[in-house]
Amino acid sequence: MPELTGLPALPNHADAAVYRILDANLDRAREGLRVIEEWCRFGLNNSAQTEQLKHLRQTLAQWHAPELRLCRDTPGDPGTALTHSQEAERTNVTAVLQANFCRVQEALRALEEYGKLYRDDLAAGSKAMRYQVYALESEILGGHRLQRLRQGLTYLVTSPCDRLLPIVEAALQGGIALVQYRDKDTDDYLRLELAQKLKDLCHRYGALFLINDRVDLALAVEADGVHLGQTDLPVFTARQLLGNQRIIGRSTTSPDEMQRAIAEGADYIGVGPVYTTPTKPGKAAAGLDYVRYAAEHATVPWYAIGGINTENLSEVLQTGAERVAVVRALIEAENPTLIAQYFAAQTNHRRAFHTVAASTG
Ligand SMILES: Cc1ncc(COP(=O)(O)OP(=O)(O)O)c(N)n1
Ligand SMILES: Cc1nc(C(=O)O)sc1CCOP(=O)(O)O
Ligand SMILES: [Mg+2]
Repeated sequence: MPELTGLPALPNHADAAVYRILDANLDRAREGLRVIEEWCRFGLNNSAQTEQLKHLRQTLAQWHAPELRLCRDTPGDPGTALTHSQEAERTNVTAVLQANFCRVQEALRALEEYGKLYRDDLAAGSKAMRYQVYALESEILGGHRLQRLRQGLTYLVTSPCDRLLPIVEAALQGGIALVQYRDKDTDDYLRLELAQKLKDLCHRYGALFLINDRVDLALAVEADGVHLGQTDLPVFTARQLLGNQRIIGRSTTSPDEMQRAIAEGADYIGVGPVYTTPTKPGKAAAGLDYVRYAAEHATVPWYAIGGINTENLSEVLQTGAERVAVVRALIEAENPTLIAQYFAAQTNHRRAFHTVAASTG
């Protein structure tokens, strides 16, 4: 590589390729940062994050030396014609943010590796910046996760079936806000593969993705959180492993369990079984009385679960539930999109009713 003092001599072919890589990735990283910055500024009104992102962009601009721009050959770059089908599929802010964090991190990694052939400070700086971007990602999307949990009213818990991915996608198209991957019997390598696919699918639709029982699997696929029952890991242990940015849900069947789960720091609770259900054989129903208790006492988001379907939904909502979780009602539905739309419409309607009731005292 030429000495970078004053105007450089024209680089040879290999060096020119490295310059082009650096030029393209400096642009890519800055563009991605700008997209995220706009959300911090106008969406979150967060001046500290906005400033931090602006500073990162300005640092990248300082590294973007004229000799790198001089090597640019946009018409001769075969990459400019390629677009990924998922680029056209962003359906909400979370998907936009996720895609742009990913883009910035990839660009910084390329700058770090190819920067070693150019300037040590660019390589080391890109590495340090990548870690800052990871931290920002979990701050912004982590906070965002809890916000989305508060907004989410409908929850699909999966059970093993042949067409799981298309069924989940159909439910997501109908507006399901959270999906939990629950499979007690499959081998771990298959679980891992399916969990990864389900996570990608959920994130394409802006839905939260959680894993039943397994903190290790949740970490492995970078799920949004985990759901733990009374005999699974304690919330405290899961929190140590998952940190504050991921969601931890806890099943509860009685007021005592509810109060303990809240005290332990669960982000949401399952309230059930409302009705006996073949999905959880042998577990006695906690009934509508417990739903009523939750409506009066729960201080975290809570999902009524167990035997809920389109026929008894209104009874559950009238008893005070705003959020519901179901397995069979969606997994076994002839048309999961229609059923999901029905659940979404009814729960939204109920929330609007509660909001008006609260504001009029
Ligand atoms: C939303 C939600 N609520 C309750 C449960 C049940 O969890 P658990 O008691 O651990 O039983 P299993 O699902 O592990 O059989 C849940 N999964 N999701
Ligand atoms: C997984 C699960 N947990 C429950 C609890 O009350 O803790 S009830 C349940 C199964 C819910 O399935 P379906 O919607 O098919 O009745
Ligand atoms: Mg469990």
